[in-house]
Amino acid sequence: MGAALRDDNFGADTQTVSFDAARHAAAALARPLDRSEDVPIALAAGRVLAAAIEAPSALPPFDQAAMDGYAVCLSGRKGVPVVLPMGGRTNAGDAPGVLRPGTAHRVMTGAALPTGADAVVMQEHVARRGDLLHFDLPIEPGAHIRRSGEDVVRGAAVIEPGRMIGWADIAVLAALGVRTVRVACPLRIAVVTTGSELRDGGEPLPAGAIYDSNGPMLAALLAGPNTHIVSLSVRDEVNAIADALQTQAGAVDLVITTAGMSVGDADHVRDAVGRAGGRLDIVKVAMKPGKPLAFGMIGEAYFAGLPGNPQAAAYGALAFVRPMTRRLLGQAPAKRVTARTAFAASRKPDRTELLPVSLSVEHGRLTARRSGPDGSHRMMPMVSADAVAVVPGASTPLEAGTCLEVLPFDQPRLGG
Ligand SMILES: Nc1nc2c(c(=O)[nH]1)N[C@H]1C(S)=C(S)[C@@H](COP(=O)(O)OP(=O)(O)OC[C@H]3O[C@@H](n4cnc5c(N)ncnc54)[C@H](O)[C@@H]3O)O[C@H]1N2
Ligand code: MOO
Repeated sequence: MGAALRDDNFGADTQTVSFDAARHAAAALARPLDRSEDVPIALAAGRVLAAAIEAPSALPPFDQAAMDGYAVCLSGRKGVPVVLPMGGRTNAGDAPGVLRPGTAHRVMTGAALPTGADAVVMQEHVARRGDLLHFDLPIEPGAHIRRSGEDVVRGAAVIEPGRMIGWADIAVLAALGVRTVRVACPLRIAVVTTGSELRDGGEPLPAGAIYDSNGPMLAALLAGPNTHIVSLSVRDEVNAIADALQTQAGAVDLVITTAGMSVGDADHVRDAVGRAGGRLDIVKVAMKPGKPLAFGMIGEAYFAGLPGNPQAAAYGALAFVRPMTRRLLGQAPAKRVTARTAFAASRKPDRTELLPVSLSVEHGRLTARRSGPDGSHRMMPMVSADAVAVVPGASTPLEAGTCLEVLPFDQPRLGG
């Protein structure tokens, strides 16, 4: 008889690495792809900037009136109430006028400040009597003037490479007259589900077969402006899987498989990676769910082999594949999100547990509540969750009120 069988198969073994070590290894494996393209700014939202943008001009581009009112010249005098005649006008869009000494110059918000003016008075503080303007308040030098360059200095780096472009970035780019930006090319990803039991929706289901849910799930989890995803499904046959891996590895940047990772008779993905000429850097991770998880390279393509159970596949994608895709695109790692647990849980010293949680703000703090019963084959706990909580291994149970890292299902921007 060999070694005693363990029901969870999580005993110490030299191939198994810790969750944290596997995360580091996945991030270290991925190198930025450095493939970029120019896109019009209208299509740039959500793309990752590939080259720094230096401001071609200042913002505001010239000194401007910040209010509808009157530009005046105090020239060192105390800004006491005064009476001045009207002397000219500059509307927004006009070339700057000239303030004639001893007059007030009508200006509209956004108008170029007339030459010689050093303050703008809101029209609410001016009474117009005939041709004369009565200024009823002390006037502050520099009041209501937007200075050229106070928002953006010409030549300044306004957006750093690696940043995901958002609507605010597009506003600045548009204001600067920038029409196109250089962004990282979308990652080409192949999602290959393996399993002779799998059928696509709409196909008849013979006894024992199931519909493929991992394929559509991962395609949706990874979908976005920075990815082009192809999906295919392969039966549990080692050469068929190896062929698919080899073909896809020649065509995409990242090949992801699901299932066929464990110890069953029909689990062929690791062998297939070898037959496709690939290598695996990590073959098992001390985590639940998702222990039978591997990653490495097949030719020039990165490879991630996720387990078949839907929660194991999803959390493997959140914990390992998403950080890899960020790095391949040249992004910084996502900011760590933490939440206070509103639940207690048992745990084991030698593995990290990933638990689906719903997030809410309670008493001013992000709080994680357990979602659904145990079982990585279940999908409904993910439907009612917003994130997965990372529960580190320990010999003591997890207490309610513990602060834990959570991996949000939808990535918040948070500066990344
Ligand atoms: N004797 C052992 N059995 C198992 C172990 C173990 O350590 N010893 N580990 C268990 C764990 S944990 C997991 S996770 C699974 C992982 O197995 P595989 O990656 O080999 O996946 P399969 O066995 O092929 O499938 C598992 C499960 O998932 C369903 N599945 C697969 N693909 C899809 C898909 N595209 N859409 C929906 N559902 C899918 C599949 O039908 C199975 O029910 O192994 C345990 N067993
Ligand atoms: O732990 Mo497996 O990874 O349940 O699904």
